[in-house]
Amino acid sequence: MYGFHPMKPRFLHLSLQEKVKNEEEGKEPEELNSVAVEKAEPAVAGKKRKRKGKVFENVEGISVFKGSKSAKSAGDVKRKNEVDKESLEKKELNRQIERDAIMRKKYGIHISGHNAPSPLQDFSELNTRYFCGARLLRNLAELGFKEPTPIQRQAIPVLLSNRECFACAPTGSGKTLAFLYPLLVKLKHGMKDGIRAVILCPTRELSSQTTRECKKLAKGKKFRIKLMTKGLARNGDFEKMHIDILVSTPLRLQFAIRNKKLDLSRVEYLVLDESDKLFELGFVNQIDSVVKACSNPSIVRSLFSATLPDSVEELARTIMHDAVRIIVGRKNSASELIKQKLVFAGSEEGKLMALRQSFRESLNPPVLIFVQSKERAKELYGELLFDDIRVDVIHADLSQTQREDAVDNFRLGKTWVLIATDVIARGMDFKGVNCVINFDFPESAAAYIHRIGRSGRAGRTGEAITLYTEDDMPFLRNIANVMVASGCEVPSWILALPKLKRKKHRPTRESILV
Ligand SMILES: Nc1ncnc2c1ncn2[C@@H]1O[C@H](COP(=O)(O)OP(=O)(O)OP(=O)(O)O)[C@@H](O)[C@H]1O
Repeated sequence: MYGFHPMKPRFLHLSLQEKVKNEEEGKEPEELNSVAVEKAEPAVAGKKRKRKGKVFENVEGISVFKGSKSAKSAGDVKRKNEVDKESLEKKELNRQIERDAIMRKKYGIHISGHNAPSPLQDFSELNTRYFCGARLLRNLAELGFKEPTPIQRQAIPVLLSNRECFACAPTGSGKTLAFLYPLLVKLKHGMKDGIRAVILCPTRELSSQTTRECKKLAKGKKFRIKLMTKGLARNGDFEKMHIDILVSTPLRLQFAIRNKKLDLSRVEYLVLDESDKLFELGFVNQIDSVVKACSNPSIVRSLFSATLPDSVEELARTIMHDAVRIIVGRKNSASELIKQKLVFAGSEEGKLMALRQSFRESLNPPVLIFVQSKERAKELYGELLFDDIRVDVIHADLSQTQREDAVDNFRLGKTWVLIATDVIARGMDFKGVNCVINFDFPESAAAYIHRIGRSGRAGRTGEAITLYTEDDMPFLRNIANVMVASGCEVPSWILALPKLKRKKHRPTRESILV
């Protein structure tokens, strides 16, 4: 599918630093062996020199060799200095590796890939280590970001070192800044050189949110940051337009590449946000077009998501070279800040009753309710509209403006309860969503993780309630496992349910209308 990059013979020409780091990072046994053999060499050389030193000492007393003494000892001193320097460097490197390992452990960062740069201690290191400039640092401070989150600590230095990466970190843990910030540092300032960075997101809402975040981070810098709207994709005169950073959904970008001859050959950074979604069947063809169009050989690609199945990693490896893999916490797990609950509602009718009951007992807005389809979203909206709740709905049948309004009103607190399909399940950053209700059982563990991840963001706690019926029983264990992995209690009988082969769960459900 993708242009295959043959693997570089990575372990043939490694520097000492690389080798030692590889050892630290737990390479394959054969790789370790080769490193160990090479590492042993300086020690052996040291011994030889010692022996040689002894020989010289013995002959020093014999006058016939006196004439050559000063020349030999000068050479010796030089060699000794070199050995000392090398050993000092090695010691310092080992100390640094130790410090990195301690820090990674502290923040739950797991990495693989050779010679990954040290994690950030704090944002000020962006200046001392990467000369990122005062303006961008000031923007961070103005946005209230005091400390980097774990994914930012590791992914920012990786990308600033021009290394490709795939990164998996919990929902709401600051992945957006982790890919936006290095991109802004690297591009330095606006130019009229064509598009230099592309960010792909699976939905329009997320593209729009990412564009906004990017503009906030780049405040005061003269970057041209553009969101690929439908109008722009259809009518944009890209040859005349100056764009540094383009944010788009894959379909719109593919359309512009094909029909408007959009030139992406100068793109230096390509980010695939929610990458596992983008590698799903519906998108993969579009992603392929974009990846091919971004033909700059020195492009740095990065993949970010809260869920990264092995299959996606394998596929991603075919388009990436020498990538660093960063996992924060446990791979494919829900945020530990969310209190999760499973509630048996018996039947479809029972679900509506359970929902009304829970709203009567306590409604703590903002609340997000996820359903399986746009038809069901409309139905549930019809039901709740006449209850005394400020409710709204968002799904793919609404116009762009209606979708934007629904998101804005929810953000502003005008809407208390937003009913949604999975169109806003990924990436959307609503501040302080108190509760996510899965009115319809999610179609997969990944869908569950992303849906409930609209709550419990940026260090805040949240709650998630998942309603289930008899129809959902076979899929219960899958979700229960995610809950257990993130520290929630689940009745043991659920965990003892038979294991199902992974497949999507979209049962035909009875109408919500009563
Ligand atoms: N260093 C930081 N300190 C405090 N807050 C931060 C920091 N970085 C990001 N945030 C805030 O955390 C929230 C979540 O960030 P973001 O949307 O990037 O999460 P995410 O990891 O991409 O989540 P998702 O997987 O759902 O897409 C945002 O409101 C963002 O402004």
